[in-house]
Amino acid sequence: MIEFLCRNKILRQWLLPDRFMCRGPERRGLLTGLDGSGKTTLLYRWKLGEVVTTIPTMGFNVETVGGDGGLDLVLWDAGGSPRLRPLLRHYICSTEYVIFVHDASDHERRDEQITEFQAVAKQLAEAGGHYAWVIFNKQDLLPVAKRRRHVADLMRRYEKAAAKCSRAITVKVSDLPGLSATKSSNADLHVILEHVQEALLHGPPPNPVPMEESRTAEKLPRPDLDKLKRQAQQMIDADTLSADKFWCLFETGDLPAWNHYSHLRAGFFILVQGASSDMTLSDCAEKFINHLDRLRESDSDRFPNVINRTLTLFWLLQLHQSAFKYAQESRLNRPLSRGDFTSALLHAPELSDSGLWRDYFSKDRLFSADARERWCFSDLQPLPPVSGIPFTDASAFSIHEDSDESDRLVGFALAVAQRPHGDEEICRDDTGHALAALQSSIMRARTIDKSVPPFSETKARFWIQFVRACLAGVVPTSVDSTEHGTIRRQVPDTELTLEEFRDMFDITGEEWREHYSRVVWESVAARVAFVSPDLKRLPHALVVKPRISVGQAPRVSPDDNVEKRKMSEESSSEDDDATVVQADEVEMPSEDDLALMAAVVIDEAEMIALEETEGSMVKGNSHARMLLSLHRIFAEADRTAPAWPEGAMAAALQVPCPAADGVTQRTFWARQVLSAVMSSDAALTFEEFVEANKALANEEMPLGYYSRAIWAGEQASVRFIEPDRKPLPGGL
Ligand SMILES: Nc1nc2c(ncn2[C@@H]2O[C@H](COP(=O)(O)OP(=O)(O)OP(=O)(O)O)[C@@H](O)[C@H]2O)c(=O)[nH]1
Ligand SMILES: [Mg+2]
Repeated sequence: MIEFLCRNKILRQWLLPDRFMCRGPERRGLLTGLDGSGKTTLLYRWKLGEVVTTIPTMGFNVETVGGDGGLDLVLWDAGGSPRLRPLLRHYICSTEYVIFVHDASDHERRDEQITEFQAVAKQLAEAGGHYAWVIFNKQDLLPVAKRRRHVADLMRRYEKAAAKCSRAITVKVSDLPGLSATKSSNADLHVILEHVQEALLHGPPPNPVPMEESRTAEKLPRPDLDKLKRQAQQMIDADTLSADKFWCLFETGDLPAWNHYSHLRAGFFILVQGASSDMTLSDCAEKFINHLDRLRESDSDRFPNVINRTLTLFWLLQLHQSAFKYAQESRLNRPLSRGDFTSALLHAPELSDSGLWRDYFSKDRLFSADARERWCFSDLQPLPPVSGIPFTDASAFSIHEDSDESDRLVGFALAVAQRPHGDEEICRDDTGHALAALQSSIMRARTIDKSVPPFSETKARFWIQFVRACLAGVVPTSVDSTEHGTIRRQVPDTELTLEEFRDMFDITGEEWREHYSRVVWESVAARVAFVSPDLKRLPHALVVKPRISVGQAPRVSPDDNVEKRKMSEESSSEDDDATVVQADEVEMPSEDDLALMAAVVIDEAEMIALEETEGSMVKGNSHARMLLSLHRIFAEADRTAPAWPEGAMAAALQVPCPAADGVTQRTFWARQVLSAVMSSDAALTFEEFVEANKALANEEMPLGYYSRAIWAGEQASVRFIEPDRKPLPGGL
């Protein structure tokens, strides 16, 4: 999983921590505890007074709670999953207090929770925080008779653990009987906040010690900037190789000198090259490392250094950030190229200090076996955030801090909808992963720029659904059945850019207004969990049904598709959920079933014929009656007449259909019967005709051609709509 995170550009951006957390005088605290202990549920009980549906938090939620005349508490709710826990320390540096949520019902992880608490308390003390509360949640899941004893036991264990914590922090183990984020009353839950407020009001003022200051012992004095600038200039002056020559010699391992400067230059070039093929930073690092490995194998005297993944990525990150700053401050409106290396270096002369890593990593950390093997986070101060893509056109990046909200969300949804579905695991849970990545990315963006709107599960899901609905008609899809159900795979080479997509479907970003009122759309409840639309149901994603293989899915013009989208919105499916509506499975009847259906049609046709001769025609319509009428029209028409078959077709279109009746339905059945008539012997009786074309007796036949939503939609009744599943038979 961690690999997935590291390879995920959006998530990785978030994973690389930023400095924001070390700023600001806010009295902020951290809600922490293992995954699933109920932090997010608690946060929103405090914020909204309601139990919300949560998903595991991948980044952070942050809310101001507690108001009501008391202190405003800015609470950060950090995801507690194992892979996210190591990141906490980057964010704890300006935290004044921690509320540690222990899941009292999780007996298996009791000790793990206590150990985690100790680690958090230690970090809090190092960061200059003052208070840690421990609260025992989910007590409603404990047997009532054992509750008190169990909680008392937990309290004892925590008090023992707290005794070992630094004296710099006060640990308060709270005895709140029966505490439950889902069941306790608002007033009971509020007591926790009151305790925190009181302690903060009467306790020492906020005085967070930035992490780097708390570890100064490990730091060495830094060279001054002028000296570094001179150093950078000297390196540049000594360099006589053109960009092409340098690259060529780097590739062959024949560089005259392999020193810090050549490392920087090669790294910069790799970033430039990587950007043109949309590589992530870790991809670039991997490429760099592989190449250095090859060089070392061929000439270990010349390239003696053992590979250190963390160090390589650290330098690429520094280069990337410096280049970004250079591009921004020099107002370059173009992607960076190799030729920009020297200017970027002079702009960020600190890069010429080969010991720059000492500001971020302790020696022990950076040269550990772990850090050589895989990426390790810095232990002295957070690394700079990846805040821009200076080597490439920023608009190509789907999540960009400057883009407006709908751009960001539509771009995100498009990426999700178009994601190649090679990996079954991702297929099964693609929206979950993607939402988590989006949430993290937005949280990161918000720590830098508060004007970025917060993550909203409803908005994200709405746009995914909307984009899928748009794409379903124009993008050919193959569908495979696996033990986990149906997997839709988009046929390759159909990727639309955001711009093309917007143009094709005329997306304004305001489409949500048809479905949601602003109050609901912008509500906090809609942020934390999906909220159904209050105005109009969501568009359905029309999915090619499993039986149709790749290439059979008809390409539909954008206009048609917009039409289909409208229709599917109007369809009357009961499904109100935001999840993609799967193709309605239409099982083709067996031969026996078809024979039975045919027999029923034939029987009924005989009855109709009898009624006609007796003049006792019964009112109403039926499938048999429709087939009989259509057969008569086509069978009795003169096939040699110049008007054939248009004249007969015009008459056939007057025949009403029994269930859904409209232009599409009438055309469909007329064309089916016409096609069958034309491929059968003209002399057949209706009975023989039905026997020879039993499929026509199946009233569900249209669903082999049309999605149910389209077939039953309002638009289909007013004009003919081409099928979205497979083409109609020829014949006209
Ligand atoms: N019965 C019961 N369920 C609870 C309680 N608190 C939370 N839950 C449920 O536990 C699950 C996890 O809750 P979250 O609030 O998402 O947990 P979290 O600590 O934020 O988890 P991460 O974000 O993964 O760290 C959800 O299904 C909640 O509804 C509680 O007091 N009692
Ligand atoms: Mg959570």
